[in-house]
Amino acid sequence: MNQRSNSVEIRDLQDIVTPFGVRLAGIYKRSFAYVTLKDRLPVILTKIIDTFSRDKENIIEKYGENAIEEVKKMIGFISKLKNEIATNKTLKPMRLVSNNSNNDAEEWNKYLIKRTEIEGETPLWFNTVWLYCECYMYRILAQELVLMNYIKTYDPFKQSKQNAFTNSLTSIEILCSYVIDVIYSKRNLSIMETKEEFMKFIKFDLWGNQCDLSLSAGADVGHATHPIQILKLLDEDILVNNSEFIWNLLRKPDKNNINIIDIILDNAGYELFTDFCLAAFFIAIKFADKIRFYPKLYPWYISDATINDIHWTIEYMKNASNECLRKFANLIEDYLNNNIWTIEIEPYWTGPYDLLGMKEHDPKLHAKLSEAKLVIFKGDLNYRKLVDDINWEYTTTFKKALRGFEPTPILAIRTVKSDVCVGLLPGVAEKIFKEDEYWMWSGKYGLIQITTAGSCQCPINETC
Ligand SMILES: O=P(O)(O)OC[C@@]1(O)O[C@H](CO)[C@@H](O)[C@@H]1O
Ligand SMILES: [Mn+2]
Repeated sequence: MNQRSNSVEIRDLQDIVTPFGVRLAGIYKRSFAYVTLKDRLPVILTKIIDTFSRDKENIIEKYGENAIEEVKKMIGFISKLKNEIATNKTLKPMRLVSNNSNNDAEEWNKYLIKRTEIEGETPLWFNTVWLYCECYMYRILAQELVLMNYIKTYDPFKQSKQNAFTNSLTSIEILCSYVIDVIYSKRNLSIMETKEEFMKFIKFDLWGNQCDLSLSAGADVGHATHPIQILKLLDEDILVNNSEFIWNLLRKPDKNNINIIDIILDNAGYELFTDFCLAAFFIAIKFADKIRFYPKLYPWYISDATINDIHWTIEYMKNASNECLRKFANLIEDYLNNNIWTIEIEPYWTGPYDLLGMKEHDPKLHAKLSEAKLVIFKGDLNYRKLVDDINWEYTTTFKKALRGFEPTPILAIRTVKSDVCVGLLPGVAEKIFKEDEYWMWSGKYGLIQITTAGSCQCPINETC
């Protein structure tokens, strides 16, 4: 059944329906998927074109005169992509890298064929699964860049990510002096004081996720509030807080094995700084012997951290005027030099599959995550991949929504920025909808959700 509306031909496809529920897609015009495809992605693509145009001189300076032709090609490609999305055209296969490098474009093209079989026609931007096509947009952009000769390493989001850090400097300096004080605390913290700090560091990390350039559609972001004073005020916006379960899981380190915590990163900028704080705290209180950070392989969703963003952040801190930042940077470098912290490059996070597919499509990574005591997935996009972007009943347990993906206990630390949310007490979502129809798109509310909490659905403001 075809409905013509807003010049986008919407076809009702049944493949979006899964045995568990309906997956988010642009055909649902009241969904964030529709708003994103119709309004937000075109704005983001326009901003990328503007970046290339504005950055032309710097690009020529860095990559040479010949780079200008490639800038023009990229602008042409992005303009065409923008039009294809706006007019609901089919997704096009990616161009392949000539030497069979470990570039996963072929994997993406195979998946496009699989989706074509499932949907009975080549996927259309508004009709196919939102999770798939939104990731597709960032991946096909990265592929076009990778195929260039001169500007293949150019990151169109670099400046925005660096601004997201420098715009947050006041909050970062406040938080940094707090962290240094706790980590080098002259006071020997009692077990209860340590637990109290533990709960705080998890919350610092949660609210760091509100700083998100994709949500702002590329408009500059920064963390402007006092990170410590604001914490208590925000407690009522935490819809699930399983911190008690996380504390119980981590406070008994395994004496016979190395205690690893994996952090699947989200955004660079202020959020990455709060990840550093949480990770340093875990080491300081001996909840972990090793932290493995997983950045994205390509520039992703504007904000998402690449390895270059990690190195830039540490370098910035090392040269900062603020003594605490310098001290923290030295501690971080020490962790990295001694392999207490490692940076793990894994293509899976920018691949076509959701997390349930990992065991089949990347068994090595699945086995690697199984080594960890805990895997922390940061942010909304990772949450969507964990629950497969299915419009679950809000009271579905987190464990059930993972449908069997659990190489080890999984912790999601996420502010709610899309139409999927599980593990809530009955009535919570409905109550908030009455106050704010768009609460799921704002990033105002947060979840600290672990699979070891089983079916526990913690009331707001309390930890289970
Ligand atoms: O993963 P993050 O950075 O927390 O959020 C990513 C995001 O901003 O992009 C998508 C919409 O464009 C949504 O998943 C979410 O709103
Ligand atoms: Mn992100």
